Amino acid sequence: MLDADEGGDFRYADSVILRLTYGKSTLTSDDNPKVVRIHEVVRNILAAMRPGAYLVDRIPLLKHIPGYGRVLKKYHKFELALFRDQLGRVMDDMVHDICGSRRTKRVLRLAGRSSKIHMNISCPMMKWLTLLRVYSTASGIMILILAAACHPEAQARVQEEMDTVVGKDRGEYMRCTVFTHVPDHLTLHAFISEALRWRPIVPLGFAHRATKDVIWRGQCIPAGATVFGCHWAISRDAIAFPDPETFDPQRRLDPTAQLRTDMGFFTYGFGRRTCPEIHVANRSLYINFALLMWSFRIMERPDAPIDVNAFTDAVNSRPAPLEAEFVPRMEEHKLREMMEGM
Ligand code: HEM
Repeated sequence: MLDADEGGDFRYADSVILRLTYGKSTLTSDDNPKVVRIHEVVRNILAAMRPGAYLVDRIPLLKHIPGYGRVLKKYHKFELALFRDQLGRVMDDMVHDICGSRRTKRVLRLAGRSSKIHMNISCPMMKWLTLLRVYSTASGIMILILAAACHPEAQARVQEEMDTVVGKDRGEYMRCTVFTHVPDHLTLHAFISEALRWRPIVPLGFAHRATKDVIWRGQCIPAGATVFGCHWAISRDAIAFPDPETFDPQRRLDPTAQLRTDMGFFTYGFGRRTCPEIHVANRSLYINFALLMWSFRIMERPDAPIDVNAFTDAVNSRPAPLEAEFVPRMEEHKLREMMEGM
């Protein structure tokens, strides 16, 4: 059973992002109080960010009514406490000269006044610490598993390529190949790009605000208006992606089997506010899926059909819990040995 709320894919994403952001990660179990707090923060943010979740989204005047938004303020207080804890830890590491997250230390040093940042978490430089992003990566991994289970022919093509490029007995080779041999894994890339188009991780996109009046095709978008670049609508553009409901990784390849460069990739947004961690996130998805494809055949279970339309209703959407069979592609003991050596 794969359930992003309960399962290890979140633990993996937690661990990668928190290590990058705060240095060491103590997150090993769902019983860990910190994990529970993080999951609660993410649940709150996801609920609050859903467009139209609060009447104030439509009637901004409401924000001036005393007491309105009490729940949101409670959420915010809770998340600030968590961020402060984590940043405090990085600062302690800095004081004691312990190796930790170089990025967070750099941000704190650049700011040159750590204690103020500590108090002023809304500082734009700290935005990238947001934990919601942990879950984008976990959602991406779930979408790739769903796509593989429901499209066995496409999965078989990826594995055929894996076997040609990597071979089944070369676990140690996998570690370096996934990052360095991109041109050799075109089918894999095509699969990932198509899966993220077919089921976008952030279907509505994130909210932007017009800073001045913008005239767009004769329409005025007034200053202050909230604008969404809807990823779902883009993904269903039949001119850019003919027969858009069909999952077809081959559309990503040109007649010479090279990756097409003329196809939009909108998963990480666009323009000035495009995801600053696109490289981390993309590599995370890529290395995870490559290892999964190399190790297992992922199969839909006949007694547990997967509903490809069952997704959570959140700004950052992910498949509903699903059951799939992970059949090792080599003898299990050999697979374990190779994985342990990685
Ligand atoms: C598969 C994983 C991810 C996806 C699909 C994703 C997607 C996005 C999207 C769609 C945006 C909004 C772009 C726009 O407004 O047009 C965004 C912004 C952002 N992302 Fe990611 N992201 C992912 C992973 C991450 C990770 C791992 C981090 C941090 C460690 C991160 C940090 C951020 C930040 C800080 C912004 C805000 C940028 C700004 O407003 O200037 N993202 N991301």
